[in-house]
Amino acid sequence: MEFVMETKNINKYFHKPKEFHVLKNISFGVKKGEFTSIMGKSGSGKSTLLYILSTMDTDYTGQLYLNNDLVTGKSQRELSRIRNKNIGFVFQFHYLLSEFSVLENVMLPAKKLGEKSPAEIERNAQQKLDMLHIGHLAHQRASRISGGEKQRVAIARALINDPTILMGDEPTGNLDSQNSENVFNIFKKLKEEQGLSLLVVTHDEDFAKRTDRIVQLEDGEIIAQ
Ligand SMILES: Nc1ncnc2c1ncn2[C@@H]1O[C@H](COP(=O)(O)OP(=O)(O)OP(=O)(O)O)[C@@H](O)[C@H]1O
Repeated sequence: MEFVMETKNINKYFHKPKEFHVLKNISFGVKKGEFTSIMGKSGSGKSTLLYILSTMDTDYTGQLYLNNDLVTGKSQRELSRIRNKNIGFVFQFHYLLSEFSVLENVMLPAKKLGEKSPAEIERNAQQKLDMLHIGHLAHQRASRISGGEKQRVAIARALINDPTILMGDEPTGNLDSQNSENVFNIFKKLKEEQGLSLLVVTHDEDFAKRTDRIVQLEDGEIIAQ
């Protein structure tokens, strides 16, 4: 089976304030074009897991594969490149640079990757914004747009390098129900029309129920998927 992301027996411990086994034998995969949600009570290990899956945290045992490539053990420099190229990330908070324009914010990860010309990056960024129906905001300062619009800009930014997987940590956590619905519909459309794989940590049961699959975490263990 083709997995865009797969883990084998991931275990993680925190050593302070005391020894704590936070993730226990986590093995699962996300297939191409699959929309998966991760649910679990506060403290069950969701953010810790997502941090590992997004290659930011390397302090664990077990294996992480992205596009069938073993990622575990690679250098920080390699990881930074793999992350930038393959993973789009949407957080609860948008983390836009408020003094920059919407378009500049979206362009940033592509500039960092440095594979395309500035003109091409700008075209792609405008296209992502158009796709999310916020193309008219391209030259607005990021501080001047609404919360729902900011989250859509953050999604455009996450998509700029055409990642194989989009990961979200409570991407609708700060939004009202209408904007949450918009974000869900955007994710669904990306899956259906572009075959994008999505992995989203959420507390929102209505959101999770409408995804393809729910991975349930309890005390650092997958109890159902
Ligand atoms: N840096 C750390 N050092 C020690 N313990 C930690 C650290 N980070 C998290 N923990 C503990 O690990 C457990 C899992 O935390 P994590 O943030 O992954 O949970 P979560 O499921 O994402 O919770 P929430 O839904 O509240 O965000 C919690 O008991 C937390 O207190």
